[in-house]
Amino acid sequence: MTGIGFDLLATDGRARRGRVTTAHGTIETPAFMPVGTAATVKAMTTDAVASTGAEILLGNTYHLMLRPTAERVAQLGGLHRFMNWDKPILTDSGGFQVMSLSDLRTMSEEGVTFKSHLDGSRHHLTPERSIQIQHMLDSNVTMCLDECTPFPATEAQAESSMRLSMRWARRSKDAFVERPGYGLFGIVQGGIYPEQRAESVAALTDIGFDGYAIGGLAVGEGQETMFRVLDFTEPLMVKDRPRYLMGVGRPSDLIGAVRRGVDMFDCVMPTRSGRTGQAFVRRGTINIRNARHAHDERPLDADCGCPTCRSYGRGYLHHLFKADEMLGPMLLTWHNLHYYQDLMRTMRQAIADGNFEEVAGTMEARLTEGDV
Ligand SMILES: CC1(C)O[C@H]2[C@@H](O1)[C@@]1(COC(C)(C)O1)O[C@@H]2CNc1nc2cc3nc(N)[nH]c(=O)c3cc2[nH]1
Repeated sequence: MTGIGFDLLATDGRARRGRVTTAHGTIETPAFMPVGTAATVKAMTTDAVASTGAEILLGNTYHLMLRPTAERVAQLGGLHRFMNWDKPILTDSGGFQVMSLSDLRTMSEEGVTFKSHLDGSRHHLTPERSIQIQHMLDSNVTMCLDECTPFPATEAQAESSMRLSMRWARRSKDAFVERPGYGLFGIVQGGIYPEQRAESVAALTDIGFDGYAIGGLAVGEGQETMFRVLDFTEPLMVKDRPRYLMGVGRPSDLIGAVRRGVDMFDCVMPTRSGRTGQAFVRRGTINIRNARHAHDERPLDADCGCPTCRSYGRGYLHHLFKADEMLGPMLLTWHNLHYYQDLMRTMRQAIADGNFEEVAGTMEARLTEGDV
């Protein structure tokens, strides 16, 4: 097997059930990737993450190149050994994080120069350097260095930004070291413009990648616009390679994007909002800090089999957050990640059974019921 393997196992409408094969194991798709930005899924051990059913994690070039540096991670055995995760890892290439986290950055044809948000030190990231860093991290899925086109952007701005990303995609591919079980994904850009998105898909397909991400979304455009961009972009993408929608999303985003042919997702929502006391449940969301939960002995979600819901009531979780106890964020993160994996498991099964629309429609309706 050269690169990353992908088998399309079933389809139901545009929804796809597949399997990605890497040197560190397989990933059942549609799949959700917990975000492990600085070599940790915050508040979770890797055993706990694995217990939720997650089969692949996301790491970030930007954060790890700043601290502890890619050289240090490589010296300590690579990211799998370093963080004690022996399943697949996908790493983002750094461009998006530079634009969203660092200041004093300058873009050029060569790459991006920026100051670290940690200590103000200056750094330079090129397609070649980003690919090299991801290789040093021993990432199974490397992402091309791209520019995530800001939202909103005019069509001319989106075209210019996309074409820079396509030139960087070529340079990323030229710098990538092919290894069995390791792959490189291209990232489609083009803003909200059909012609720009089509040109980007064609350019990346012509270069040839192990998988294709859809970038430039989940940047504040809203769900309706995101789905519209998927509706005219996804049909242009090859069917025999994974599609990865970056930075998405809430449960309703995931259901709508699986319906539109997306295979892989990552998002900070279940972990980040878990730490602030927001739980995702089948009927919507719960803010556990709300006083109405103080005396409630019910679990977060009666239909959830996670360790949190099996053993703890809302009143206790409410107490933990009011007391600022670290167990609070740990238990809500664990629940949220378990719930997200349950959602993906349910969708995988529905596609295989050929009743995706019925199952998805029921889940979407329940999400709007609101918690009682
Ligand atoms: C900055 C931070 C932590 O990343 C999250 C989250 O905040 C936040 C901020 O507001 C919401 C929308 C709720 O999500 O946006 C991020 C999730 N959206 C997203 N992640 C992406 C990553 C990407 N990586 C690359 N290489 N290229 C892309 O085009 C790209 C697009 C992306 N869109």
